[in-house]
Amino acid sequence: MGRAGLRRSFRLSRRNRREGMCECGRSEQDTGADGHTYEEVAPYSRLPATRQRLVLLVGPRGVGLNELKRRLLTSDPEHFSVTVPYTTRAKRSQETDGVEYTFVSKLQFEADIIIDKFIEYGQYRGNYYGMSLDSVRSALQENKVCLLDVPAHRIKCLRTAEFKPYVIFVKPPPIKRLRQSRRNVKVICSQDEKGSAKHFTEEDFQEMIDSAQLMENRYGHLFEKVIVNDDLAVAFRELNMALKNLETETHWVPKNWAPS
Ligand SMILES: Nc1ncnc2c1ncn2[C@@H]1O[C@H](COP(=O)(O)OP(=O)(O)OP(=O)(O)O)[C@@H](O)[C@H]1O
Repeated sequence: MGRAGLRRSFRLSRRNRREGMCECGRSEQDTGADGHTYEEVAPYSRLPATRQRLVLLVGPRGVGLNELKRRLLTSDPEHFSVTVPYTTRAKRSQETDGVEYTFVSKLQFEADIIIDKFIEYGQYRGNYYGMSLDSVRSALQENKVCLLDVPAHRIKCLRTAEFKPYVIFVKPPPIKRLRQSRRNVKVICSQDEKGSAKHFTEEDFQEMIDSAQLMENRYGHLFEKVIVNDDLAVAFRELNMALKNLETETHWVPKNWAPS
């Protein structure tokens, strides 16, 4: 890899613009004669003294993002880190402020929403939960590899020279394999007030597959690695390998991310 190049990007750029989906950041692309949009790229190898790239994990609900993140953290807690989310729910006695969550008041959280502090936020059982850009910065300052799962539409907000995100899409296998691999799995039912566990249903599997397809159609041009989470051990090995390569090999990144 020795020269700058153009990577085809924004396959759906015209549609994206029509739908007003490019919410943040400066557009770095040029439209080519074929109507596709191209992005100028350059080779990038991280120097030992510089920060790790942010690792974004993207995928449909229930595909296994948290499970893979948890396995990475357990396998090497000195090397990987996760961001600390904010919440307005009351702190439990065994929790420490700034460790599991940063606890803030509802008033503070709502003020922070107004100043656009959160990459994403939502409400659950009357409490707010959200992830801030500052939490990502703090995690990266530890000089660990920060693992963050975000909704696909938020990738663009984080595609900056500061974070240099490496985007991994975790995809479900075909439905036949989902039925087999998840047959003994129970998940917490978010609609259930008691938070009871239930098995995946056929609808859950279909929704996972449809949602993955939509994500690929819309944001596939931003994914640098796709991992099919069929056999968990295999998916984990593949993820680990991709992250090792990320640190040792040269990768193409948007030209303005690479030092000239
Ligand atoms: N390849 C796999 N084989 C079997 N079970 C799996 C596999 N991947 C994940 N699981 C299990 O599926 C369940 C859902 O996984 P997980 O909670 O990681 O999903 P998620 O993508 O983080 O979705 P959500 O945000 O809804 O929690 C967990 O019980 C997890 O252990």
